[in-house]
Amino acid sequence: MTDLRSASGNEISADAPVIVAEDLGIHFKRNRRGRRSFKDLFAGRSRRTRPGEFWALRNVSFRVHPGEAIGVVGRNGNGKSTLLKLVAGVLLPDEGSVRVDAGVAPLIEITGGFVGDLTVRDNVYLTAGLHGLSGKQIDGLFDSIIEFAELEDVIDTPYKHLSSGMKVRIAFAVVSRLDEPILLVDEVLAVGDKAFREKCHTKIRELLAEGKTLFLVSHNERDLTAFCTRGLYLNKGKLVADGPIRDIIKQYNADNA
Ligand SMILES: Nc1ncnc2c1ncn2[C@@H]1O[C@H](COP(=O)(O)OP(=O)(O)OP(=O)(O)O)[C@@H](O)[C@H]1O
Repeated sequence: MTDLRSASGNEISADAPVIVAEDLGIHFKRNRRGRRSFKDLFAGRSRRTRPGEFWALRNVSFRVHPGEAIGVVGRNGNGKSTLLKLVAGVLLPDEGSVRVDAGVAPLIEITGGFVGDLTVRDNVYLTAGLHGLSGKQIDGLFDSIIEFAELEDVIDTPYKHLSSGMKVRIAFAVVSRLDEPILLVDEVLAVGDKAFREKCHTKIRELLAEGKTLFLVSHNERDLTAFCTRGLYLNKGKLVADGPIRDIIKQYNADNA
């Protein structure tokens, strides 16, 4: 639990934050093929040179300590997945910074990290290998991963031929066994069937009991209150509230009643 190391290799105390986001900002360009309105011709230079650009997140700052379980809430398109991708290092910020002082196991997109043309078996080895597990370690975990996912019959099937629920099963089974200190889960659990969701919930509880840090994006209040103690509320790319999860959900519901 205290065996955390910063990027420079120094040991950091259990009390030091594992994630520090400072003034984080990222902008995207809507695909408008550069079309400009007549009004834009009279707007400022930056508006004319960057048609369709918008900030998906801006001025977002927070710190996360080891073992915290954080629920990220907000309406569709308000920046939740983007925030997780920045923490995972899949996206880089245009402004500010995010420092992550521990390994991250991301379950942020159903197909994220998995290669469609490779078989289930090869994807297990690829994903676990990219997270630093040796071939021998993966050999030792392989059966339990397949058993958890209940995908014994499709081990040699290309990943792209699985149903979306099956894709989530294998992704969760692998990612939850990576033993990384930080787990990022983005809505994907909603895709699994009821029995599998319950299995995932039990696994997430186990990981939290081991002291892992959790970031959960969900529109499901029950999941948010079951796992998370703290909430981040994103509204139009701004972090409008950061506090106990029940207060955050109350505020979010009041704003969107
Ligand atoms: N790669 C990208 N290029 C352009 N725009 C993007 C990209 N990724 C996300 N966006 C846009 O950024 C905004 C935030 O998207 P994001 O996926 O973070 O929202 P979200 O809060 O997770 O939504 P949801 O609840 O629907 O999953 C949206 O307007 C989305 O269309």
